[in-house]
Amino acid sequence: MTQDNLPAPTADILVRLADVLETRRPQAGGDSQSSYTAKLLARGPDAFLKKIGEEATELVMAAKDGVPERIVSETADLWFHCLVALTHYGLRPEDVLAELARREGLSGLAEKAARNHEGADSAPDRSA
Ligand SMILES: N=c1c2ncn([C@@H]3O[C@H](COP(=O)(O)OP(=O)(O)OP(=O)(O)O)[C@@H](O)[C@H]3O)c2ncn1[C@@H]1O[C@H](COP(=O)(O)O)[C@@H](O)[C@H]1O
Repeated sequence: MTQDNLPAPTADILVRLADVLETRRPQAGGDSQSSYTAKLLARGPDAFLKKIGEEATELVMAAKDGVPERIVSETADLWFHCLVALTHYGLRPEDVLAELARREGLSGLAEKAARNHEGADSAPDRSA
C-alpha cells in the first residue's frame, strides 16, 4: 500500500501507458497540438533519442546528488521516453519485461563469463 492507502502501482502501469502512447503515433492520428508524445513521435527518432540521452544524464546527476525524490522523478522521465522509443519501433513494455524475466536468476557475472568464453572459442588462434 502507498501512503494514501491506495494499492501500490505495478508494472501494469507500463502496459496502460504504452496503450496510450500507441494512440499518439502519427499513423493513429496523434495530435501534436494537444499531445507531447504525438509531437515527439511526429518529429522522429532524433527527437526522442536526444530526450533519452538528456534524461539519462539528468538521472546520473540526481543520483550523484543523492536526493531520492529527484532520482525517482528522473527515472520516471527516462522510462517514459524509453516507452516512446519502444512505441516508435513497434515494441511493447511486455517485450522488455519478458527479456528481464528471461534473465531472472541468471547471474550477470556468469552470463558475462559465458559470453567471453564463447568469444575465446571462436577467436582466431594468434599464438603462432
Ligand atoms: N509520463 C509522462 C511523462 N513524463 C514526462 N513527460 C513530459 O516529458 C517532457 C520532457 O521533460 P523535460 O523535463 O525535459 O521538460 P522540457 O524541458 O519541457 O522538455 P523539452 O521541451 O526539452 O522537450 C515534459 O514535457 C514532461 O511533461 C511526460 N508526458 C506524458 N506522460 C504520460 O503520457 C501520457 C500521454 O501524454 P500526452 O501524449 O502528452 O497526452 C500522459 O497522460 C502521461 O501518462
